[in-house]
Amino acid sequence: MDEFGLIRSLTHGRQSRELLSKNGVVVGIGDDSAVTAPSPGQHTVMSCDTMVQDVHFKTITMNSADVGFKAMAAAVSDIAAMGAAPRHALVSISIPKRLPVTAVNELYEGLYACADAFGVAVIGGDTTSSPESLVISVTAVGEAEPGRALMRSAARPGDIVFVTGWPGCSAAGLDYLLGRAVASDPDETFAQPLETLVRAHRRPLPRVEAGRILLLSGRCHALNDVSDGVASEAWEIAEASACGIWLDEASLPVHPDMTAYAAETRRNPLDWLLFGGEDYELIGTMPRMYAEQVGGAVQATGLPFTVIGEVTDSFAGVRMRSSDGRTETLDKKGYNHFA
Ligand SMILES: Nc1ncnc2c1ncn2[C@@H]1O[C@H](COP(=O)(O)OP(=O)(O)O)[C@@H](O)[C@H]1O
Ligand SMILES: Cc1ncc(C[n+]2csc(CCOP(=O)(O)OP(=O)(O)O)c2C)c(N)n1
Ligand SMILES: [Mg+2]
Ligand SMILES: [Mg+2]
Ligand SMILES: [Mg+2]
Repeated sequence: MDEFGLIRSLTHGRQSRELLSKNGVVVGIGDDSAVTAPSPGQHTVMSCDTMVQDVHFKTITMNSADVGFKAMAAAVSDIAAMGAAPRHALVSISIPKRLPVTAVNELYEGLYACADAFGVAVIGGDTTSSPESLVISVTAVGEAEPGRALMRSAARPGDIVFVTGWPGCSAAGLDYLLGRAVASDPDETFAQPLETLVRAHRRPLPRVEAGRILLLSGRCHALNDVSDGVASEAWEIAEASACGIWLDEASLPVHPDMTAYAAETRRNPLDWLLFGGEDYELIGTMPRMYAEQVGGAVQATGLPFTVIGEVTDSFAGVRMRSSDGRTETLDKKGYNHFA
């Protein structure tokens, strides 16, 4: 098959006409560019994210369908992290010649499963061969109300810091998958606590609904998604906002399944939470007086919302304090591509 046949077999008829027309798709896959109609009065929000074999996944950590799902989820997450609504995606993929077509097909099944779940129309992309590694890059396009996108630079002293979900589970899942070093199998099932952790690593869910609640509440100040660990993302907010962040160790949400796996492997679960990454949860700030109401609206969707610290003007950077009064400056370290 040539790439034209491949593209058609991967994309043709995968999404409903309703989804495409709801997202204002005028020209979709098949021409030189896609054409979309903007929603009246909305601003456009754009981001792209790449996954590279042996950097973001290995055959022992992810199935093909997981790679497609997670590539879409990571791109959509950056739209969610602005409080915006995702609408369109463009997918660039470079495929090793030795990769079976069935694996590429599974990857697209995962990719479209995520796109459909978040109402994202896949409107184009690019396909090439690659000598060795699989590379997939997804450009996500969304919309937000003018002037209301939630930026890293908007934290204010006195704000509380919150996080959604259970960060750290993805890194704990990765730790388990790398440690056992066997090829992944889509039919394999995991017993708890591993099921929670492996799922968090392979199938992260972008927090689109929470992002919209936070933007539309009009109360949220800064927002960021957790791709590189809670400490690293808190540092990004602190630096962009020119302020300091206190994290309260005792309030960090440690999932009981992560606690169980950490106990089994004699590890500190906070290392995964603070420095792990790829959770795609949201971390942000807002005035304390609104946290209960807005946090309650997020929790009503079934997603945990936890106050984990506060913003201060008394230092720069990120520090953690424990209930016994100890304090420490947290390293900025997340995943460093050039370490
Ligand atoms: N190669 C590049 N060229 C231009 N802009 C880039 C490039 N790589 C990253 N950026 C921009 O740098 C900023 C930070 O990127 P990144 O750390 O990847 O953010 P995130 O963790 O949210 O994905 C973003 O605004 C992103 O668009
Ligand atoms: C095989 C393997 N090794 C290590 C990791 C961990 N890892 C790779 S990239 C990354 C950080 C997130 O990726 P990045 O490209 O930095 O995303 P961005 O910050 O742009 O959202 C992490 C934690 C992994 N997922 N798989
Ligand atoms: Mg990025
Ligand atoms: Mg981000
Ligand atoms: Mg990064």
